[in-house]
Amino acid sequence: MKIKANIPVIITIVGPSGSGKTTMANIMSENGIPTIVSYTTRPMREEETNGKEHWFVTPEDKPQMSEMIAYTQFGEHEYWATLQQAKQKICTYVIDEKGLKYLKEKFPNSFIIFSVYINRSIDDRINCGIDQQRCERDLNRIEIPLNEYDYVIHNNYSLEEFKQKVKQLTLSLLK
Ligand SMILES: Nc1ncnc2c1ncn2[C@@H]1O[C@H](COP(=O)(O)OP(=O)(O)OP(=O)(O)O)[C@@H](O)[C@H]1O
Repeated sequence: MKIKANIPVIITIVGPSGSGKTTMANIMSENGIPTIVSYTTRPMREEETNGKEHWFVTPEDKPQMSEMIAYTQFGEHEYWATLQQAKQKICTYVIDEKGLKYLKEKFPNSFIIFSVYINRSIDDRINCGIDQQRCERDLNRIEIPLNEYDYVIHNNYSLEEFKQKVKQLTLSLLK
């Protein structure tokens, strides 16, 4: 599988809580595909770093809707990413199903969207410590049939194996 294009490619990473989305984005980033870091009005937590988990900003920093590729409200806080951030040659973006649908509908010609779904069993996810709040968030997700994704990656074995699979996918996308 090869991606050759003059228009920017966004690799969207979708999956339930604890499936390995952040892990996947980090491995791809280490191997040459940067990730879009979204903006949020949520206060930064002690263990977080500005620009790593999110860019922490104020509501006044919010751009016009037309400059955003994704926008969501979670609790009383807002999250978004901008068109400008997606204009790199190729990047990843961790997103939910609703965001993916929006992106595809709103920008059918501006980007090539390569959608990835991470499949990981609920038992494995619970064993890795996903909490109640993250499980409840999953109940609000809409489902997209697996055959509508460009690529489904299974994360049911060791972390090492998952990392290897992601690395291989990254290299094949960059070829
Ligand atoms: N195959 C695996 N074996 C063991 N641990 C794993 C495996 N895959 C991921 N993990 C671990 O599971 C945890 C959750 O992974 P990660 O944060 O990447 O999930 P996520 O999909 O981004 O979750 P969320 O949507 O809730 O932020 C992390 O601690 C990660 O190291």
